Amino acid sequence: MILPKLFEERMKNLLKDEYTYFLHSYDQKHYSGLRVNTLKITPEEFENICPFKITRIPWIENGYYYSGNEQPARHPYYHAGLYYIQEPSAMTPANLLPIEPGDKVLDLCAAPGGKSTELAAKLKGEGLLVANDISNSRAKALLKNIELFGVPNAVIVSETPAKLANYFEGYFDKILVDAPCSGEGMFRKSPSIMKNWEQYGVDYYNKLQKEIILFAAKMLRPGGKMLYSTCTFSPEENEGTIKYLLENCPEFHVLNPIEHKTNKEKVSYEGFSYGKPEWVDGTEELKNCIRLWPHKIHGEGHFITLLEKYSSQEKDSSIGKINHGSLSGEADEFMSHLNIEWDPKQIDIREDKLYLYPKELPAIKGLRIMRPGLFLGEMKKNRFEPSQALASSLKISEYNQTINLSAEDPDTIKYLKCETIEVSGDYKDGWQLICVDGYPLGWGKLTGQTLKNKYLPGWRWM
Ligand SMILES: C[S@@+](CC[C@H](N)C(=O)[O-])C[C@H]1O[C@@H](n2cnc3c(N)ncnc32)[C@H](O)[C@@H]1O
Repeated sequence: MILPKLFEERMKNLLKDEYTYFLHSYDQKHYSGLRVNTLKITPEEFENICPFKITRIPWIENGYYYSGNEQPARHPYYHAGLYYIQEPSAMTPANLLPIEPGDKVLDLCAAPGGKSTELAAKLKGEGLLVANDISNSRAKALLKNIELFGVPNAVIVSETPAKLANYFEGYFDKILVDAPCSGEGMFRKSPSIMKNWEQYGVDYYNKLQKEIILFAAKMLRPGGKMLYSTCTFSPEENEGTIKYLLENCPEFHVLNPIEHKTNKEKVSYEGFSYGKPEWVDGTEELKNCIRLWPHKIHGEGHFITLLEKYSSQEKDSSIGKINHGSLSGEADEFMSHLNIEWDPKQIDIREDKLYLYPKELPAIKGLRIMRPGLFLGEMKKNRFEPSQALASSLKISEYNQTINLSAEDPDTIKYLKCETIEVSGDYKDGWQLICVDGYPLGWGKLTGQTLKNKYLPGWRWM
């Protein structure tokens, strides 16, 4: 692989004797990974039904390598939201941010949602995830992935960090800042990034990172934890940004994320490296940062830092609630088939659309919101149409009219292609939840033997 000359010189200066090993890693293939969605299935259950060959990623409990010849994105289980295709090192930031169910979590640079989907899985449906990306077009991909994963308690926002900080000062328990960066760690996987690196360089991104991390710091509650990550090697964007934060916000300190990890039994951190304070003339505590190098692990380059904000007096973080509506009769009838009890106070109707808000939802009026909670469905010509997002968020046992197909059944692909299906069997007319091997894919409306396909056209199998 031909690398930019300036990049080679910089890395040689930094790595010295190690440089040859580093360079050699560019002659090797990159690793492909997938991460199991533990909101829907356990890793053990997935291993039992997985149709392609996978091997465990040593440091990620629910992460697997698959061979580059496989196409896991072209399997019905992908459309059932059972896994996310993600580069193995990129799984690490969300894995090392210690999330507890019930936490209020912000993913500030979230699109397309690789890390948000894992943060949501760790919340187990309890608490709140605010997933934000400044780019509206990228936030649309984020929305799709959150919905495909079946996340019930996420709010999707597309705002600047500055504006969010005005709303959420001291609010979040945990924050992930997966910062925009020069992407040096991804040259092997996506060589086109080298052009971007040559065009913008390290300083452009470093300026952005310094701005973003200070706004993030403002939104963390005292005692809360924040994880900063990049997929680049440059000291300026990594230890340098953290040094800048520590100088400007002395209430922060750097933690060793591996020491703060619970349930470490199933994982191994062999090949992980630590931060280099000497590269930025920084303090000893930068040694707690984590560096992933492609010549030391089976994954690409990454940088990870876990930070804690010293707790002072606990702040009252209840910053207002939105007013809630109540259900209409038609929607009520549909809901009677659901075996779930929702608090009616969490249900809101806006312009014929029904949402289930997270319990913890703060006042967000005025922000550019892509999704204020779980979109349940909408009234169309006095009829209630359940949403794709609702189907994705359900377990098969949570709706009492289901048609369960197998992954091999040709009707499964026909369904994912939005075609009408003829069914045989004893099913009731009305809304049916269509599943593959017990995992929901979407809705269909049955009249007699004919199933009108209600799979979301934008998600259609191509
Ligand atoms: C490394 S990517 C995030 C990847 C994502 N966390 C994931 O795992 O799928 C960085 C993101 O930061 C966003 N971004 C760029 N400038 C930003 C800014 N000033 N504030 C917030 N986000 C920004 C980009 O749109 C991009 O989606």
